[in-house]
Amino acid sequence: MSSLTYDLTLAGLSVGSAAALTGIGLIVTYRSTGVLNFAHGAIAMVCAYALRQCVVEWGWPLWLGATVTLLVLAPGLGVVLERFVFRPLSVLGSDPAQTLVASIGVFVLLVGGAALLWGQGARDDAPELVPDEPWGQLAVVLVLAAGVAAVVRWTRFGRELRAVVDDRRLAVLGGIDADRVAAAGWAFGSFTAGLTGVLLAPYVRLDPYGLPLLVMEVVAVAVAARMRSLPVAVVVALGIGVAQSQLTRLHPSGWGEPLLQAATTNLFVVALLVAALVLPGVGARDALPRTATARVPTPPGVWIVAGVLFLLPLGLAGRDLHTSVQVPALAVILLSLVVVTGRGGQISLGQAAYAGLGALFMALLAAGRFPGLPALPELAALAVAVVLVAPLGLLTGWPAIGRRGLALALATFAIGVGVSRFVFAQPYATAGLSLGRPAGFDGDRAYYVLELVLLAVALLATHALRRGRTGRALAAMRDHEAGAQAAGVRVPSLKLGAFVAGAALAALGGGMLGMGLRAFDAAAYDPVRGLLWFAAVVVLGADSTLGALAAAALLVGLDAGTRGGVAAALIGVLAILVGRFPGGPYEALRTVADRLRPRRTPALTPTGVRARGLLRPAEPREPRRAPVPVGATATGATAGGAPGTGGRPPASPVPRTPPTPSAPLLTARRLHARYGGFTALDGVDLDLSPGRITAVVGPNGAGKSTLFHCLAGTLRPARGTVRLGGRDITALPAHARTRLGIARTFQQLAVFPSLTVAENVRVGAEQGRVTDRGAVERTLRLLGLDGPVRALPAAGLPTGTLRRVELARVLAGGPRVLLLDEPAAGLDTAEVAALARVLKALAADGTALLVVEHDLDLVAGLADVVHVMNAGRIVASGPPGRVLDALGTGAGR
Ligand SMILES: Nc1ncnc2c1ncn2[C@@H]1O[C@H](COP(=O)(O)OP(=O)(O)OP(=O)(O)O)[C@@H](O)[C@H]1O
Repeated sequence: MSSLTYDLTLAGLSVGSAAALTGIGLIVTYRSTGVLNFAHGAIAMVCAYALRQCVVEWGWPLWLGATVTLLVLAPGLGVVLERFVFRPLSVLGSDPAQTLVASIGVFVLLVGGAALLWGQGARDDAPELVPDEPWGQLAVVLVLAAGVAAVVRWTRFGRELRAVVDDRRLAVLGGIDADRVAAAGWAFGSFTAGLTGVLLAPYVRLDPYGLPLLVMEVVAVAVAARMRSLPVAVVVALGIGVAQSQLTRLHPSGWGEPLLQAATTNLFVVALLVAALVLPGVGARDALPRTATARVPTPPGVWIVAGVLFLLPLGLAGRDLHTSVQVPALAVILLSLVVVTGRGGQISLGQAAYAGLGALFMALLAAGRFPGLPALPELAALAVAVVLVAPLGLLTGWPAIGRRGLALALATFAIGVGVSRFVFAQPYATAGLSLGRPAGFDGDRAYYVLELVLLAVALLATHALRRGRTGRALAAMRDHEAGAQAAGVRVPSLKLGAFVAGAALAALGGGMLGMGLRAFDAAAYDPVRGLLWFAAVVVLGADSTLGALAAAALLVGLDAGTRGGVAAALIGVLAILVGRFPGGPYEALRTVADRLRPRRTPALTPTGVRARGLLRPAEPREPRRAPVPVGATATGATAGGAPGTGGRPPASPVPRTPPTPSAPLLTARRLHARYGGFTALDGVDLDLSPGRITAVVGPNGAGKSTLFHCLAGTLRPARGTVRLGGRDITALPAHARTRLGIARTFQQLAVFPSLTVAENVRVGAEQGRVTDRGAVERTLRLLGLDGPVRALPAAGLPTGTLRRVELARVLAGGPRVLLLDEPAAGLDTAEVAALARVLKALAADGTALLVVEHDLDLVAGLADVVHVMNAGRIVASGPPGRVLDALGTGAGR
């Protein structure tokens, strides 16, 4: 082996060991607590600073500083985080994504705290703990990995850890102290973070922003190991480390040279992109915490105050005015997060990349350096930059189609880091770039006025996206993605649209920020800022435009008026607390204010209901009546009146002539479905005819839900066909089937909690085939939802009411086929009887109904034909009396 190869291998092993340490720490924390610790790099940075403080500033011996840092501070930090941040969240049973926001909050807090304590400048005098050769580090990594593996495999603690990882609740019921397991996981994870920090600090820039990011870039190692296998993490880390080191020998030439060089020196970032975008996502089922996105109506007076506050800087001068110029620009960037995250419910940690690309493209366009375009005046350059960056929103929009929660967070973070490393940090893209302001707006005051105009445009655009049909569809997607799809919302295109609009807004804000600074400054669009901006918007009310304006003013104002880092620290604390206050900061304030006030009966307004956190007063205040007035108001078949006459609402919002009952409308032939190697459906045939109610019954695990999913389009059968009126729809996704007239309800209620009852129903009407404006009103009347309850947010309404809301939403789309998955679940006897009346009336009106139901009495009284399923097959069919009697249930009689 040549000595160069050997030396490079050693250097690579050194880097790889540090990456392996990070991987081990991330995996252990994730396995023991279910949290992907975004703060891992920040803990590493704090420990590196702490060791430097002990040894360099206070003159302690290295061994003492290292002992205190690694054996006291680092694990202590982990235990404190577990006890005071993550344990309360798990006790509250919060959404896993809430822990993601909290861990980003810890990241931001530690970065801000470090900037406050030690300043923002880089240090190059971090003490060296192990000599600059890899063997020591490698030995540490291998011993740690082997030790962890041995503990997990052979000790009682290891067994407990595995039990907690498999099923925390079951483990607790079995007498395992899950908190102790989690605390140990956090302590060990933080120890490895600290070790990584002190090992890396002497060889890289030690600063509050750089080191945490560097450590988090290697998260790919843990993802590649599926957050599970320590040996895989170690091998991948060492492999990438050595490969990156060896690649430095390459000296490519030609046009691709700078990019290739960037790739070879940033192989961990390349791995991060591959791991986050190509490998199957980790934690892909988590969604954004809904509590953080609840909508709170803004009193108009608040907008006037905000307007006045935004005009105030016009009275400032000098440095203060110059600083204020950043506020409207940042506000526009944060508005992009309101659209993507607040309204659309999509986590985006990469908005800083779009903001930076906006500024960069604008600078290139204005300088005439953009390929194929002449030099443009600044405002035109800004407009073109926005248009060019908007489609790049697909970079994060595309992964969002198949990813949620943690997986989406990682994908968008990876793209933010990738753009930062491969574009912003590369001299070929940014060298010698300056940014001017438009003619006539050179002075800070004039420029601020221009920014206010652009901010107003951005606010109008955001407002338009959050209102009306698009806004309702976005909120529906955020609240319940499967429900939105079932209501006919084109979820994939809506996600792409949200990310494209978000990228355009971020680019506009980024360009404004660049003009304000009169330069393209890559540090202003650092991925760490992306995390800070995300946390700021989430804690100040993700779905609130006013929250975005406040966040921008807070971030700029605090950093300008105090030592850098205060704003980040404050946002970090708020992000950590956000999960404890369901409903967000305004709810928290209202709750506190409410506790201080003497108790009174709340007014029946959405605000009153929400302010008290009492989301159940609707039921007593609704007039006591049969929930569904359908028995008296159905179609001619049940009530003798023609639809829509005599003041009686029609049973279905779309009047139509019932087709011949005999011709099946929806047919399934030889359906086979598998989960892995398990056959859940084994050649099922089914016909649903107009005007008939078909029921499917059977024991648990018989395959009823699987059949239902194949018909609704949420599961693609392995074999067989589904046809609607002769058209093969087997390959059509759920929303497309809805638009053809197949509607479904869910076993677990699918309503959109942040929308009002009427808005829920409107979503169903406007996404489907129906354009009939009266459909919403008729359906609300039909299901007894046209009283005061129509204006209440769905969140917290009683189950019986919500079942009616869901059914109303489905009916408002005018379905021809209605698939109901356990529609009686959670209803009392009176509500079940009322539901039966509605369903019979719908059938009488010509709808084809399928009911999957455990309540055999309901089936007996409702169905025209019953199919019994067992082990993936239909084993008996016929009229309910005969089939249910044959089953010996007695329900048929
Ligand atoms: N996502 C999945 N992955 C693996 N197996 C699954 C999955 N979903 C269902 N199964 C299995 O397929 C079989 C059929 O399940 P299915 O939910 O369709 O039954 P079911 O009749 O609806 O039962 P239940 O009445 O309990 O809902 C069961 O053995 C179930 O364990």
